[in-house]
Amino acid sequence: MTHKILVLPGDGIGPEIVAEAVKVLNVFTAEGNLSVALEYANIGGIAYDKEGQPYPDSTRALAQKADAILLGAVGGPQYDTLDRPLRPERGLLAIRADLGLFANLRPAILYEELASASTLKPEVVAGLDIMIVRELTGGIYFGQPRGIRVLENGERQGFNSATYTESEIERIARVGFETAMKRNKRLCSVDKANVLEVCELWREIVEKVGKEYPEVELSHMYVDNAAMQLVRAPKQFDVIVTSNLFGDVLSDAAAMLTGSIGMLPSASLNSSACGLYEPIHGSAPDIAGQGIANPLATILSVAMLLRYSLNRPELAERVEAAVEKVLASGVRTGDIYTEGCRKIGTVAMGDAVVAALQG
Ligand SMILES: NC(=O)C1=CN([C@@H]2O[C@H](COP(=O)(O)OP(=O)(O)OC[C@H]3O[C@@H](n4cnc5c(N)ncnc54)[C@H](O)[C@@H]3O)[C@@H](O)[C@H]2O)C=CC1
Ligand SMILES: CC(C)CC(=O)C(=O)O
Ligand SMILES: [Mg+2]
Repeated sequence: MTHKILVLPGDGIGPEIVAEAVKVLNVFTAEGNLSVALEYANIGGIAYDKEGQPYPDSTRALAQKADAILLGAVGGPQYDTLDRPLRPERGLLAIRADLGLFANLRPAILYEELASASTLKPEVVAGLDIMIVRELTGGIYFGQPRGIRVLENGERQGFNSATYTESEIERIARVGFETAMKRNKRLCSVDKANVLEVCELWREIVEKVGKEYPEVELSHMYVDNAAMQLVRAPKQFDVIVTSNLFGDVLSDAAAMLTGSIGMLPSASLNSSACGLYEPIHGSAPDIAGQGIANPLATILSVAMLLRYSLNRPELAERVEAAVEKVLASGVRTGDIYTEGCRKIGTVAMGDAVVAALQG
């Protein structure tokens, strides 16, 4: 069976890191182990430049037919002055909403070889393996009304709405509990229920769903404390389930526990097999075009694609083992570099993973 994979390189370092991730898929097809048809399309700023929209109809048509989507990143300072609906980030929100990708899995796993690159002491992060389950199509990123309005006194006011319906909370809570069931049966729901009504409802519904999973030890934590606990004693967490905004912020923080934001992959899923796979980081305009971005988060996103959309866990494990082998060999991109290692660029890192897969 040939799988249709839509590749959306996007902006900034997006094309550089996606090119390395595609090499990994090419290894499996060359071996005769996988049959994929890759199609390329635009999203984000490049899509605005070429087609006038950050999520053009042409991309949408391909996305709706794809078996899986591999995305780089979107955005860049040159687009910050565009009308809001035309901004690259809106293209990313649009494809997530369009495909109903409400469940975003963000694993924060420390590769042993990177213990000294973590912001925490090696003994505090040894064996770190957290799964952040982030709600992706609701909350304050999507709530209406939103905008900037002029008040009676002439002052402008920015406003957004943090909204979740019971069913939106219920379905992401279920993903959280199901994920916990497959792991260590511990789920921490992160909210701000001491202040926000939307979180009060969140907590109530998570509790209700929890009754169906008596084996899972459920805890609740306010997001400010969760941020502190993550950088104090991260191994207390197994699975975290949280809202769109809180998950976005906490996962960037968790990334640094593993050495770099350039290490964290993600899978955005709905209830069908088609998912979207992307690194958790952005388009990194500060290093774009220099050939120094870390492609490992995107390569590890390919592993998630193989596992969740193509149902090829054995190939996913090979990718993860290849990354481990490359790190054990001592090569590093700049973001994960520590003394005694050899610094290499984006392409060399991709080539090293390919060589490890073939070796
Ligand atoms: N999923 C996406 O497409 C996302 C897009 N963005 C957009 O990206 C643009 C830049 O946003 P920032 O806040 O600067 O976040 P960012 O994640 O792009 O960069 C933050 C810092 O991490 C570094 N970094 C990120 N990825 C790296 C990698 N693979 N290797 C080495 N270093 C890496 C960057 O150089 C920068 O110093 C903005 O336009 C933003 O809206 C931001 C986050 C997610
Ligand atoms: C740019 C945002 C739309 C997304 C983001 O920061 C993320 O999903 O991590
Ligand atoms: Mg983010």
